[in-house]
Amino acid sequence: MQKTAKLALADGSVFTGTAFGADGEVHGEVVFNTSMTGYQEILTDPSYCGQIVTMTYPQIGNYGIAPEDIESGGIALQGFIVRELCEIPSNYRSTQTLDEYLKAAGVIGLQGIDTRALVRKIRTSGAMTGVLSTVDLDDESLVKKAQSSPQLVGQDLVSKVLPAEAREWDEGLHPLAHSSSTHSLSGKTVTNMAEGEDQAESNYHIVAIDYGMKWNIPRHLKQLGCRVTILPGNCTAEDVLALNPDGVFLSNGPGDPEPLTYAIETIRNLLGKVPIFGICLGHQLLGLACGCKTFKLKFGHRGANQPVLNHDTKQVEITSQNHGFAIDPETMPDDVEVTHTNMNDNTVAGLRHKTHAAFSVQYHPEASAGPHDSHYLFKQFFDSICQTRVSS
Ligand SMILES: NC(=O)CC[C@H](N)C(=O)O
Repeated sequence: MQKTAKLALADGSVFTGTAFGADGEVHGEVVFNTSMTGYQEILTDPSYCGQIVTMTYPQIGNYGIAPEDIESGGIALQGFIVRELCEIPSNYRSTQTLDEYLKAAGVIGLQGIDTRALVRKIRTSGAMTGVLSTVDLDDESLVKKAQSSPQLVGQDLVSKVLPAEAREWDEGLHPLAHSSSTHSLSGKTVTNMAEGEDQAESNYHIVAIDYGMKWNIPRHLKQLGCRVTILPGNCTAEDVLALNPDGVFLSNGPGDPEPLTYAIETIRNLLGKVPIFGICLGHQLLGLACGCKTFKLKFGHRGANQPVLNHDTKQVEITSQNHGFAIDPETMPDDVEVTHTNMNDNTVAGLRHKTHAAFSVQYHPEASAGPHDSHYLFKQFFDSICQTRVSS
């Protein structure tokens, strides 16, 4: 039997649809993702902690759930909204349906609402808090709860998703990621060097600081032929330097970067001592450690086709993104420069320190899911590690 679920927003609107996944009630910031595929990677990306995610693509669940496609140990997002849930997936790799997956994970799903109307609301008014419920179906009560639920700004959400302890990472890219590295363009075979070729085993050691890291990132780092050690996001610079790393990676992660003073302090104490590469939250934290400020975007960038201009090559990369905050270019000190710009709204999409080996991007070069245009950034990090070793 079909069960009703409701989403209420802080602006007073209520969307009524059908429940799937688990029963219950959650609150969070309501955001949307425009990717046509990759719902499993989105569900397991810890950066969505504290958020209720709506997919704009109208049918979700059509290729089921494949265990190899998870990006972390579980689902950190609060709730999941789709226009139409596909109940009969077609995929030889699938082991269960999206509905079964969310039920087992205790995550509430809502389907059958006008997701276009919801997205237009968020685009017009900005991201807002909401309540998703299968247990309280009283509109007035739900709206009150949505209005009194906490804002994302100012919260430390990293502490909810960071790993409990350090560990070594040994897994490289999945064979399917390799097979897509060579493709035919107008009859001509094109190979993305950064993903098509494995580096030979090196004796370089990368420490990846995990603020809620997607697993395709350490897979890429491992593919460079490096030893990869993961440290929890609350580690100190002393913890990192005690491992004598050749490079430090700063991961993605959820929420507002500014309250994460412990992480900013660690990065500040590493700058200039070891090459640094940051992605998404890692980019924002590197910017903050260099003296920049961040601000909250109106509704964020979440999707797999965000165009980014690379200032060095003058080429546009199509990128995968998931962020609600950005670096304020007005606050950028003289020793930091912008390397990439988001072409949709001209926000900062990449930065580099002018004197220290440290750079970062606001988007996701590891893709998963998304285009592979930016894989070269892992190679760029590897090159900066090699150069630093040679010159020291
Ligand atoms: N994917 C991420 O690392 C997200 C970064 C940050 N939490 C933001 O929303 O801007």
